[in-house]
Amino acid sequence: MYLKKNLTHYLVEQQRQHGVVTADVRLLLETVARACKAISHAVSKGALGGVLGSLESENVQGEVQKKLDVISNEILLEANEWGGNLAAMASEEMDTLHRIPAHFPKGKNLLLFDPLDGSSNIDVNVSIGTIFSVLQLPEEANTRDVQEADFLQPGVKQVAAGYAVYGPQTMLILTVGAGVVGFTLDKETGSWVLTHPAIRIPEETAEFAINMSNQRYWEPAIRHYIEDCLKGKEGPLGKNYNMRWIASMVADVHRIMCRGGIFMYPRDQRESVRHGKLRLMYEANPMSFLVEQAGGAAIDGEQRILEIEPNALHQRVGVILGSKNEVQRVQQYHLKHS
Ligand SMILES: O=P(O)(O)OC[C@H]1O[C@](O)(COP(=O)(O)O)[C@@H](O)[C@@H]1O
Ligand SMILES: [Mg+2]
Ligand SMILES: [Mg+2]
Repeated sequence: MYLKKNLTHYLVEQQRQHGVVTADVRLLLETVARACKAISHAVSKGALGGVLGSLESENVQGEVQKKLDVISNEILLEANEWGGNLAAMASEEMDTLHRIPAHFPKGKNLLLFDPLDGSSNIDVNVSIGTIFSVLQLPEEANTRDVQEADFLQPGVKQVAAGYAVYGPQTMLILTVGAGVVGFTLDKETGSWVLTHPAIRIPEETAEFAINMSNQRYWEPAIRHYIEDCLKGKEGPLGKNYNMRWIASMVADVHRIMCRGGIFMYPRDQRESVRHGKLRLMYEANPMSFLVEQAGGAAIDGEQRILEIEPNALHQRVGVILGSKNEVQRVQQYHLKHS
């Protein structure tokens, strides 16, 4: 075989042989992947391309926008506007939904994204990424303008989700509800080559990821769990834990996809993090779909994230995800403390 199996082969196979992807979702995912390629290119230019640093502006959540947050958002909008497979888009970087302009054909899908995840790592050349989620437009919205409420569907309704990680290699990790696969960008040919045909997260782990500097704000369950982890082999959990915190969710989750682990950004006592820091629609739902499809688990503390009924586009949520048995263990700590 002269041509390596790539994203197009994989998606066509999923459409024709397994019937899990519709033609329009297939084309949409190809377009998102093309946009991620352009973002990867911009990211890799760094200071040479003048893309580092912050802007004067703030996003809807009051966070200062980095140049690359805005560039990535614009690349995704531009790539997806004219494809004909979308009714509207929503992004962490935009106040409200972005309808497909009237002069472009309108499709039946909704695309949500965190265009650039790990913004604090952009200027220090540490891995960052793009996270995306695909939903279907509810039937009743076919005859009227798309509204924000059309996006407010629980994560179980996602038809596809994925992320691109811009690290030592650029990779695209994808689920269409039939397991998780990974592609590596071959920068010479521009092809997303299928390099990880069946990603599985080990059920057991002894590696946790949490921002320890927030310890004093945590809820008792998380405090208690981490205390027990730190007691090591002699403690109640009977093993020595390792810790990692990259501060790019994409990179932390990618490590878990590769070798297992547990990632936590719990709700805490700070006013801004009372309901969690990460965003349900752009971060938690797509990552939870991927993690579950790879055999892991994802909860907000007590509840499965994918079953949360959203009430706002920019809603935040506590996130605990990764190796199944460890996530269940943390859930037990929550139940004990509730
Ligand atoms: O700086 P903190 O509080 O540790 O937060 C890190 C977390 O915030 C995020 O950077 C939020 O994402 P954005 O960069 O898209 O806002 C996550 O990727 C990461 O897990
Ligand atoms: Mg993010
Ligand atoms: Mg972001």
